[in-house]
Amino acid sequence: TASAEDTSKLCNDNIPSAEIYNLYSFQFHDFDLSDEDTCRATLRMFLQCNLVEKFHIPYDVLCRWILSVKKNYRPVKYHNWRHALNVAQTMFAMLKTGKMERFMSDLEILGLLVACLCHDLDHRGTNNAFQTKTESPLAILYSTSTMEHHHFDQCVMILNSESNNIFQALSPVDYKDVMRVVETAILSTDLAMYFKKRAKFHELVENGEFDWQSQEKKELLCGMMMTACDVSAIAKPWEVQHKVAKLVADEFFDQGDLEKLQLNQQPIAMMDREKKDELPQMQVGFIDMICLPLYKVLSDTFPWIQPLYTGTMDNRQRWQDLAE
Ligand SMILES: C=CCCOc1ncc(C(=C)O)cc1-c1nc2c(CC)[n+](C3CN(CC)C3)[nH]c2c(=O)[nH]1
Ligand SMILES: [Zn+2]
Repeated sequence: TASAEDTSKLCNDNIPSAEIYNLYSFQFHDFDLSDEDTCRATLRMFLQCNLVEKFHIPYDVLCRWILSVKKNYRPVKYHNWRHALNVAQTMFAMLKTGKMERFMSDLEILGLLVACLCHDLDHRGTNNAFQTKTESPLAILYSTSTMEHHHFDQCVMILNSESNNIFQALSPVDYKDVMRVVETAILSTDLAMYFKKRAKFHELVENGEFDWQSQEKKELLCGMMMTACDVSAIAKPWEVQHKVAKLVADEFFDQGDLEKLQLNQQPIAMMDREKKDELPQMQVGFIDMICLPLYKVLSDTFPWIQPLYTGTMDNRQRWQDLAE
């Protein structure tokens, strides 16, 4: 976990405002943030939601926990700490600027932020299919949603580490509830889960669901929000999206190389660097199959998150132009 030196340094830092870090914006990016800034920006999000007061989180424990989470991300090209920060910031913007916090309890807000920051912990830059194909220890441990179970496992491990338990002051009931929010949210970032659940979500929206307060409906909504945050780089201004897409592609291509060398298998097109000129068309497919339907149905019910829909539409046009 985090060193005492790093923890005390972050603990004594003054934390710039949310506006300075542009945390309320759906156009946020981390490109010009130092590593220390990413930790301060994370602290700022907790402070803006009053989570330290509401859940009596000792400030030094929160600092140590943030640094421990950051330390447990690997330096892979895309699924690293910066991706986790970006996902958490989109959740923050959806709750605040997108006005979705009014449907959430304080405990759910705490759980969702923690889930976003932890949702890809210890990612190796390879997907579930790769774990299964290589019969990795993780695939033997968890046969479905392999990586997502591992990410949650890592989240629990950090919380159970000395002086890292940001939930230490919660009552046993609240502790159980927040861990359930975190587990469900992290497991819902498996796109296979998104495909399984989105029909039910569309049905609720079509039937004019508005209170979202039953356990089942709330878990469904939180799951959709997690996917919306996880792919939110697709909605960023073109320069940001284009740079991120390169990071994603590079990580995919590294897996493709492993599949060729280690498994002597032909990777899927998305992971085959010999087919990189098909990338724009694949992006249009990804946008049409996953991103637009999700941002459309979410902004139908929560109109203030529409920038995610319009940003994705703008990028679709850019990818389409590159595809021709
Ligand atoms: C096209 C490949 C390289 C760039 O790709 C990207 N760049 C950026 C983002 C983003 C969220 O900004 C997202 C992508 C991106 N992500 C994709 C994912 C989720 C990991 N899938 C799954 C696997 N497929 C079924 C086989 C559905 N296809 C994707 C795709 O085509 N592009
Ligand atoms: Zn992710």
